[in-house]
Amino acid sequence: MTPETKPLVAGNWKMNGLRSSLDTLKTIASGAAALVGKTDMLICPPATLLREATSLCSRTALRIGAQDCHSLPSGAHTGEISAAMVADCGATFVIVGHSERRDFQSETDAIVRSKAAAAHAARLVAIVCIGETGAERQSGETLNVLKRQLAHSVPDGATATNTVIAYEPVWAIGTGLTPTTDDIREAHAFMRADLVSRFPGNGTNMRILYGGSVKASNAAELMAIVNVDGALVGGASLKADDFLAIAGIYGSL
Ligand SMILES: O=C(CO)COP(=O)(O)O
Repeated sequence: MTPETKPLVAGNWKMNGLRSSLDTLKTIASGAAALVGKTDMLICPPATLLREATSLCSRTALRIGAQDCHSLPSGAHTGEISAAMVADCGATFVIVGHSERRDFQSETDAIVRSKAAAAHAARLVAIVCIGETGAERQSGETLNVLKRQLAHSVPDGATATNTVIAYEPVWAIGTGLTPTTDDIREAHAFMRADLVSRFPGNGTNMRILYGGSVKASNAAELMAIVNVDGALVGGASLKADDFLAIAGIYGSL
């Protein structure tokens, strides 16, 4: 079984986590051992914890990723972190284009695409986030938004190995709301068809995660949807028990 045909359950800690949170990471890493071969597991802690996290997890099945990277390899960009720096920490994944960055840091599709390309150049797996706002859903624009974001945020060099798509409806993040099963099925089928047509040979196996209010209570229903290849989990990844419960459900299906 190739890595990309297994589900990926990823946790995005966002701007949460001090060194004391490394205990949570240790617990998650211990739990990951039971899911080897069933589901891949990833935690993306804040940049301040990256190096310690990769050291702690080096002999475990838990992978570590960053939450963002700059598009350039180095230079006069105070406060920024390059993809090469992320890789140098021992991390293997990086999230790019999260809706919070698109919103608060005004990141465009072009910026997101260049960050994903930088991640690829540094041999990192890029998790490219896309998703419609509540207003876009209300006006029936969801699939058009996904088409545009896929076309302009995913670089040409994307493969099933170096890229993961994360569909996160903006209005579902941190709200307890999720789209209906039918709406998620429609969105994921649409993204799959788009990826297959643009990336023949890779689009079929490129993982498409669902994110937005994923919890242990809805994980089974979400994972049962065709073309949902895992989850990007925010709030519920901050507690080891909650995250392990979600990963256990994905690993059992
Ligand atoms: O934004 C998210 C993950 O990147 C989802 O966050 P929640 O799981 O807290 O809704």
